Amino acid sequence: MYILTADEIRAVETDCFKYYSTEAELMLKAGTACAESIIEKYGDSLVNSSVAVLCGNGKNAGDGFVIASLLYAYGANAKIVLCDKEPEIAEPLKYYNEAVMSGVPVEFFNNSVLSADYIVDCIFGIGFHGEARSPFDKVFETVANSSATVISVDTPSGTNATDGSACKNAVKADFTVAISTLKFCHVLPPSNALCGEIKVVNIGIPDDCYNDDYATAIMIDDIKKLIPPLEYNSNKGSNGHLLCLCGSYKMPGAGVICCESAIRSGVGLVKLTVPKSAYPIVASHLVQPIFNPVEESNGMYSEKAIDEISNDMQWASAIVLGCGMGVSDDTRKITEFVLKNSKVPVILDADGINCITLSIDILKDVKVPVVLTPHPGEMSRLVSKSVEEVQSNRVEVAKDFAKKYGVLIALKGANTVVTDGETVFVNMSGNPAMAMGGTGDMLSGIIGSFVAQGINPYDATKAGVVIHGLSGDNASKAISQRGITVFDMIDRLGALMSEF
Ligand SMILES: NC(=O)C1=CN([C@@H]2O[C@H](COP(=O)(O)OP(=O)(O)OC[C@H]3O[C@@H](n4cnc5c(N)ncnc54)[C@H](O)[C@@H]3O)[C@@H](O)[C@H]2O)[C@@H](O)CC1
Ligand SMILES: [K+]
Repeated sequence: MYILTADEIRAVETDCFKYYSTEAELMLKAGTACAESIIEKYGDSLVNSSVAVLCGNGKNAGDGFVIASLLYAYGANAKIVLCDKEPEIAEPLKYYNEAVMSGVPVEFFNNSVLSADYIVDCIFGIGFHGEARSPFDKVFETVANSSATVISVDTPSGTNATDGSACKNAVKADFTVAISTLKFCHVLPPSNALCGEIKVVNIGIPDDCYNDDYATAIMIDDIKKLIPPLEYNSNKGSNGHLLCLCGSYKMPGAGVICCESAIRSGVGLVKLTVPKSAYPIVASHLVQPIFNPVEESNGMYSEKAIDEISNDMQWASAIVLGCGMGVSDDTRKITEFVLKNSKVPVILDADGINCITLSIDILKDVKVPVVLTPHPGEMSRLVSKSVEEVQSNRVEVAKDFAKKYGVLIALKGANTVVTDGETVFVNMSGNPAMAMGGTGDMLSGIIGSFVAQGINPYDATKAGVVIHGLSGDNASKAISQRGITVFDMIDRLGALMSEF
């Protein structure tokens, strides 16, 4: 599924109008597809309920007039609420007139929308930018105070389809019906939090109106083809050797979580090379990996462990470095040693990332694929920008960094962005329950496991983020969003792998 900017979807529609369809035909299809989705979701509860279809001055309102007619015909007490004025553009005007002719009531915006059961938000679509000008500021404030179920058509009004920004009191939807494709407001903060459940409806724009260089949303079906079935004659050697350089005296759990996630996602053998004082703790929680307790300093890897680590590196088919490792002069030296000397792909997470923020150019000399999995705070340190700047430019920041340093990036957070600097993928699984300590260690373990099994690092990263999010979704459904632990997610991970 593509993710487009406002200009990109406009170019697609322009091509469609040139060769295949009139604007009025496409608007009718869009409005009809949205009405059908609303009826499919809310069904009989719409009948005799009050539905206020709020319409602005653009073409999003055109969809709204079609929707109002269809919901009215379905038996809802649907009315058109004009937020500013009667339509002036030809296509919306056509469907407005048709709605009026079929008896759909029309009123100008007033506080009666506060008592509506449903608000259908056709105030703005992809044409919105900046802060809401009068009278729309007042409209947004009123919608924000209503207790109606809010359905946004194409985009939640007040969000910017291209950069995901949102104006004051932008509409917060329960359900968003996106027309033709996703737009960036559906996947970038803060507007992604305003969409509620998202459904994309196909309105029949032919494939040849699209290019193939758009950002792409990744879901379970997209990654099924990336994970090959196990070989009938496989053995523990042929399913990969993952070396985890994770954990410390103060953060032993990171090693436990990373290794267990790797095992649950299919790797043949895991070795956890860990500072000595963390060994009793990790070994009491994990029995399946091989352990190598090594020299430490202040509970973290000591520089003296480099020879042992070097030996372990010869054994590995992939390395995860950094979860719960701690930052010290010694762990910095170890991180640089691993990056410079590894002959297999390295997944660099957490303190592994923090260890290179002062010597970041080292990435340019690394000969093997490197996957960095920063959260926005780690990314902000890597690029010397504030977290806010990172979050308001997630795609560009991740893409530019990946391109500059020749690495793969999974920029975590809701809708994790995965990029190699050329192409961009955005994850659609996961939920806010996953915003807790330990989930990052789990992600690194899954990606490391897939890479060790021979999946190319880019595909392994895409598959890892999707499956990680699904583990969070399944655990939250079974328990609760607030109540899950990362081990509830790991428990579901094993079962989830039956999908592949
Ligand atoms: N091109 C087409 O024929 C189709 C368009 N479709 C719909 O049309 C939408 C896009 O239509 P438009 O391009 O007309 O855009 P919008 O319907 O989003 O609205 C554009 C209007 O909003 C005003 N506006 C923008 N920012 C504002 C602000 N901050 N304060 C106050 N007013 C502001 C503009 O001046 C303009 O009048 C899509 O999202 C989709 O819903 C669909 O019906 C499919 C077909
Ligand atoms: K809208």
